Amino acid sequence: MTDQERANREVHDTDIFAGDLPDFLNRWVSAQRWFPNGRVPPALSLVGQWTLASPDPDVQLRTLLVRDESSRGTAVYQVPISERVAPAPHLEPALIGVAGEAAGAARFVYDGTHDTVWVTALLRFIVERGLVPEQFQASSATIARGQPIHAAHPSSSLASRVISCPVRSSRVLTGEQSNTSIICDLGGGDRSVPPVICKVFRAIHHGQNPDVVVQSVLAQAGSIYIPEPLGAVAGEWNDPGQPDGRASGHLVFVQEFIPDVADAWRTALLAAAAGEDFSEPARRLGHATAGVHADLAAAMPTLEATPRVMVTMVTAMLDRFRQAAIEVPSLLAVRPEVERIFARALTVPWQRLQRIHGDFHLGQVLDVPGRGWILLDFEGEPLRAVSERDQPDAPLRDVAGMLRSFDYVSGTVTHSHPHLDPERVAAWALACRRAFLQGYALGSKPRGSRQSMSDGERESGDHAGDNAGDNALLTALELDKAIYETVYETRNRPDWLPLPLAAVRRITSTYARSRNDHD
Ligand SMILES: Nc1ncnc2c1ncn2[C@@H]1O[C@H](COP(=O)(O)OP(=O)(O)O)[C@@H](O)[C@H]1O
Ligand SMILES: O=P(O)(O)O[C@H]1O[C@H](CO)[C@@H](O[C@H]2O[C@H](CO)[C@@H](O)[C@H](O)[C@H]2O)[C@H](O)[C@H]1O
Repeated sequence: MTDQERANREVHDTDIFAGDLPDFLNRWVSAQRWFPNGRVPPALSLVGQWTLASPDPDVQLRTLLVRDESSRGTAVYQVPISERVAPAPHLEPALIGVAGEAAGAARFVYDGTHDTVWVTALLRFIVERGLVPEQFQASSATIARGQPIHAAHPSSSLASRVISCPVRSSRVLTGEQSNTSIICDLGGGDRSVPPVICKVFRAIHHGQNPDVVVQSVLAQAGSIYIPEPLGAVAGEWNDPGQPDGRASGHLVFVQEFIPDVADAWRTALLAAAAGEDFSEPARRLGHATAGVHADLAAAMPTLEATPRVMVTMVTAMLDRFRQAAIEVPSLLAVRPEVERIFARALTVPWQRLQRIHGDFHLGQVLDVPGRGWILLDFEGEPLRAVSERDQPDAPLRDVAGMLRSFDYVSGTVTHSHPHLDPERVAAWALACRRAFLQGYALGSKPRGSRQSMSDGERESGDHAGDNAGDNALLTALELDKAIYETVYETRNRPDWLPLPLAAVRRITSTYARSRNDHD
């Protein structure tokens, strides 16, 4: 019998989750940041579960898949559990509840993401291609598969190097909302094995996770612009909402964790406040963005931007604007200009559509000393339907996202440092914008004629970025992103709403002025 088979059998024999789920689980879930219906106590039902082989006979490891029957939503949530026969004082803050006390066989149930034993077993499951087959009861017809991701050179890939490495320590990152991320230090201080970050998806969905798919493709293309992926867990579970009653999707993603580097949102804020020029990193970032786009266009399906495709995309932008105006009524004041700017995008040629980052901003990129820019989190915009996120899109959407982010830096710094001259801060952002566009244009040249940044930096003038800067599609995409941001801020950070609203007004009034000049 394999370790995995033994784990499955033991969990089945002593299943404290076999009947109704215990109340303490409902209470605990309702208090978690990733659970949306915070105030209403959920009525969780078990959809399924997958087990991990535990190295310790007194610890059982499983992950519950639960659905909240009290809400109309159909979301399924993952709850990794570490179940112990004795209390573990070091896990006290992660205690979910105690079961079976009355029967004299107490089980201490902990949040598995906080237990290094669960994390160790998870990594092993992935690198050893673990498989949890359908088992123990019909209602838990859940399948989980460990899938190592191999980069261009499988023998040196992270999954191969991690295979014999112990987990020295693990800790859960705080501050996130939708996933739980665990950082693990591996090996005996061996520097060839970096720490890894395990992203446990809390709300799981039918369909492949864009972050896993895109980063796997980039790793296989040998991209230097992403953390090295280690692997994923893919699953299948019962879902009455699907035509065949089954859903499948990613449950966990693990990749190299790059320690001690602040994301570019923080470094850019500091630079802008100090009046330090940021155009050199911005130019390199544009170049890196173009490199990622080139790899994605070569490795994943692309779509010609026919008039029909263009109209569909512009119609979607108009729909988003109309929806946004319901939540942010002040947008209605600029409706005619918004409609014209979107319509004007149809008058220029577009590049082929392709896979892109999808939610590109300074908080998603790290400038790593000695390595350069690294892009994170290819999951796409959180407010966008998951089914839309894996469709080919305009690569300029990522460019627009980053340009909006430079503007956010300027707006934030102006607001938080009232003594600074707003025009100087705006000039800082404009320099970033120009440099980013130059780097992007330089990196987008066809292979062969594409220059390295050092060549490019010496040679490139403003012209490289100006084409993109004038592009009617880029303006439309910046406006589309600013409109998205008005909704995002209204829902999440209402104090920030003036920032994207000001951008919407600026983009529309600049357009209106330029029309008047031409008339
Ligand atoms: N591979 C990585 N290396 C270094 N930092 C990372 C890595 N992946 C994510 N981060 C950082 O960890 C934090 C959490 O990331 P993530 O799990 O993607 O959650 P979220 O979707 O909430 O941003 C972010 O601040 C991000 O910058
Ligand atoms: O949570 P995600 O990182 O996936 O992205 C969402 O949240 C972002 C805010 O953290 C939001 O980005 C907006 O604010 C940023 C500054 O905090 C700014 O750099 C971006 O330009 C601005 O869009 C992002 O839009 C949203 O999807």
